[in-house]
Amino acid sequence: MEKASALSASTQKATNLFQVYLRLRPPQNEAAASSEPFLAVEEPDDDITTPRHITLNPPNDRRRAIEKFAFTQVFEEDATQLDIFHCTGVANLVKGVLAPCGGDGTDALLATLGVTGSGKSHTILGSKSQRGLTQLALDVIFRSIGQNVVDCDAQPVLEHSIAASDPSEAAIFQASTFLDTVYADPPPSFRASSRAPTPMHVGLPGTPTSCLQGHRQEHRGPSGPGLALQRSMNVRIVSREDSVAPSTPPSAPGLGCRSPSKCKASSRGRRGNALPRSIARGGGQSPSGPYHQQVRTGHRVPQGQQPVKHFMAPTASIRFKTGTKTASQGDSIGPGQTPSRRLHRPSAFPQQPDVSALSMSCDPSAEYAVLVSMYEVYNDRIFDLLTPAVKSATTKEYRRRPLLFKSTEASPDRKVVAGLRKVICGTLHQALMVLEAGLHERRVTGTGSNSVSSRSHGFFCVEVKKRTKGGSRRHGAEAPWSGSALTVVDLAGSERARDAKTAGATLAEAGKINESLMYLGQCLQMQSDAASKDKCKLTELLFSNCYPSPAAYASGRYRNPQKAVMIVTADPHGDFNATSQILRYSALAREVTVPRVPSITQTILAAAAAAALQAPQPGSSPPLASPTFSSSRPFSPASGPVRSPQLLSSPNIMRNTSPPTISSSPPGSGDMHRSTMEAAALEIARLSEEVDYLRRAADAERAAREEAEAHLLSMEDRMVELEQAIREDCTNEFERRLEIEMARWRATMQVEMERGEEHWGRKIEVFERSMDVRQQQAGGGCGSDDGCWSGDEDKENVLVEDVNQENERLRRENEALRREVAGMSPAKRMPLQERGSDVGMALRSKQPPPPGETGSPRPARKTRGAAAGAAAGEEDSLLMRMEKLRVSDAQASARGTAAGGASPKKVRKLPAKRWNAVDNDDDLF
Ligand SMILES: Nc1ncnc2c1ncn2[C@@H]1O[C@H](COP(=O)(O)OP(=O)(O)OP(=O)(O)O)[C@@H](O)[C@H]1O
Repeated sequence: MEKASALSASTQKATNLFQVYLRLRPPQNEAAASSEPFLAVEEPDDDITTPRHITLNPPNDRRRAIEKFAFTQVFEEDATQLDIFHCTGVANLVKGVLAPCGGDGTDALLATLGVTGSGKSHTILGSKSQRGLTQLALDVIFRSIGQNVVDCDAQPVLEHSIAASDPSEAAIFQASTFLDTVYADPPPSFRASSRAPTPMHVGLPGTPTSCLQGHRQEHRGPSGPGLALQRSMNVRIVSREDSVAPSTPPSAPGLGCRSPSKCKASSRGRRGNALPRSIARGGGQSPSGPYHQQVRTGHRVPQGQQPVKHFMAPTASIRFKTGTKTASQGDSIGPGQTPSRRLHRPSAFPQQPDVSALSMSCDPSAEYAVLVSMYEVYNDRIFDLLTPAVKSATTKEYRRRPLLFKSTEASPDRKVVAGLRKVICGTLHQALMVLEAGLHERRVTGTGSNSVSSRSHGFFCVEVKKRTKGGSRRHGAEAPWSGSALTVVDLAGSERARDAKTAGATLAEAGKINESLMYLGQCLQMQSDAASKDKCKLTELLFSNCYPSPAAYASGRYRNPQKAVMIVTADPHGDFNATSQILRYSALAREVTVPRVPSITQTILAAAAAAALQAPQPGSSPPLASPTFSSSRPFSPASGPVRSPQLLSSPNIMRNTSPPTISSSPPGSGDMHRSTMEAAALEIARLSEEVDYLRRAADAERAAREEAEAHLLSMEDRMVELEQAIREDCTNEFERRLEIEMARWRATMQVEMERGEEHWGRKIEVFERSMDVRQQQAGGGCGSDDGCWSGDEDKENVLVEDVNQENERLRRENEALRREVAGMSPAKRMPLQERGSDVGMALRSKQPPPPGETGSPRPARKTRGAAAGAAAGEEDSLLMRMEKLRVSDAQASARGTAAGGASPKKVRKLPAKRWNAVDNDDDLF
């Protein structure tokens, strides 16, 4: 193999935002322990004491390139949690956050990255018996702050001042209040112990192993079959799985647990509840091999007995939350049901490793408040882990509202996750309880690669706020809160669909996880390129505040750049392809060495040379020199060197592409046979290398296709979610508008009804009054004075009205008659005049004589001519006709009354007395 050029510290970028450490995990089981690891730690150089380089050897295909990676430090399989804590400088991160020398402090980020099942959660969150870096960091924080921590229980006003100073529009709670809503008190017999974020090894039912014994102790010795065997015996058996209260502590006699309930409920609920799909269905080959299959499926359970349920089987609440996955299993919770959210209070947390000896100093002039918040990035959206899901009005499902990562009014210069729930913790125990509650909400599921695989990127934030003590006394006002935060990130693991045996929603999740990790890898490789950070939510969250924004400079609110530590975890016996991909993303430097592979040509030529040496012939050419291929140059069908797209994609690559130097001599001119053989051999070699090239290209294409398919699936899933959200919004909007319209309609209806009632009220009133009038008319009197008065008045009104109408009618008749009279010829008038002369005379005789005249008509009047006589006659005739009409009208009304067809009004309207009175009225005419 060609000598690899050395990786030196100078190859690291000066501008690295992250210190990148590599931790190798011990083999999971005996089979893994006996296999050849594909990762080898390089011995450290003389001048440094810790290993920094690792070599990636392709396991099967020895013609693949050998890659070498450089990290800040490499931790071997036997490294303990405490080793990692000390050597990765977590204590320094905490110190920066506490800012013992004053000032705002420095934000810190501690993250784990790796293939699924490689030990990220184990490193950062610990196990049932071992604390992770998060718990250790929290311990150091609370120890260092000591008495300077504020007591919000004693001074509730502090809660308001902290809330007022928070720039992220957060909902701030005291720990005691928050924990009371989350945890139920355990029954007296219940003794839940600490959580177990990563699953312990699970053994067979009946194996007499104590929970506590079952935990693998941290070891420093080399790993090997013996260790693996010992580990495989470390089992944790649980009879029931659900750690969600209320539930009685399960009894598991004979299972060997000192406290079965401890085993059950102490585990990290969510992580301890998912089950591989195949296993949940009661079958399927466990990818971890027959050992795990036996364990998980309970094959050794005697027939007729219920197999002991795996403690990672989904709980009711988990099934509900991961509805997509479990829907196919037909046992998801119905939409109407409410998952119980009350957890059992863990009674104890792991105490190891102990960091009591380590304590940072804090700012003695300051008082501190510690705020804990948790969220996850799932399918590129941010969800609060401390805020309960709310029931959707339309789908009746419990859903969380995604939060935004944005600049707020109070934080224009840097982005924050807005609207989180934050809990003020006064003690380490409270902070651990909050952590426990948040982890319970995190999305995990069982895959072929990890039975409790994180399906989201988990963020755990510890904000350390501080302010000068007694500020109010000195300045008359409260000193403002400032501070920094330590963010611990447990990234979801990358996985290959084929290995993880995922499908449907879980595959889509994996696609999204892989995609976000790919972007993260790009950002890690281009650490100084601020522009590349906005590719996805994860990179935004991790990198946005690494670079001070122009707004921060402008406002003068410049903060120290965040310090970041990335711990890459890798399983040397795990998935080669996924691991190499992660190492390429994360390593500080990388070197690729193309191995020399003895080709067919070489083999043939070597054989020919050997034969020539053994049997030299006189006159023949000198024997062929031994071929010295200094490099097996990758073949390109066109020309020039082969460049694998995968290899070229990394800017950190340091490739050995030196051209080959083939120093073999041409075959002897006289030996045609050898020449032909050589030509054939060269052709075979060329073809073989071409095949190699094509195989690599096909591999790359396949990987790209898988990635694209996963991306497509995740997009489809996103679309479905979006569609659902939009439908929900539309329905809500529709319901809101409908409600408004209904309210408007009801108001209008009310008004109309009131109007109608009023109208009918009036009608009834009129009707009643008219009925009263009639009754009074019929009765001819009344009992009371008032009644008589109003009755008389009504009667009078009616009569006046009737008379007016009658007058009107008569006027019209009169007019008609006048017109008739005016239109008559003198010939026609005569008979009428004659006929009515007597009546006319009688009427005229009633009129008073003109002044100065006697009662008898003077003879002079008679002689005034025919015109005057005719006029008088006409008048008489008119009067007669009117009299006739009056009579006929009276007869008609009498007839109408007799027949019952005339209105009672008319009967009443034409009393003879009134008519007679009108008769004498000259004005009527
Ligand atoms: N260094 C270690 N020592 C002992 N056990 C380990 C170690 N690292 C991992 N394990 C065990 O391996 C299993 C898987 O580890 P873990 O859950 O931490 O993986 P992960 O990388 O977080 O996976 P995922 O990304 O799928 O969540 C767990 O049972 C864990 O206890």
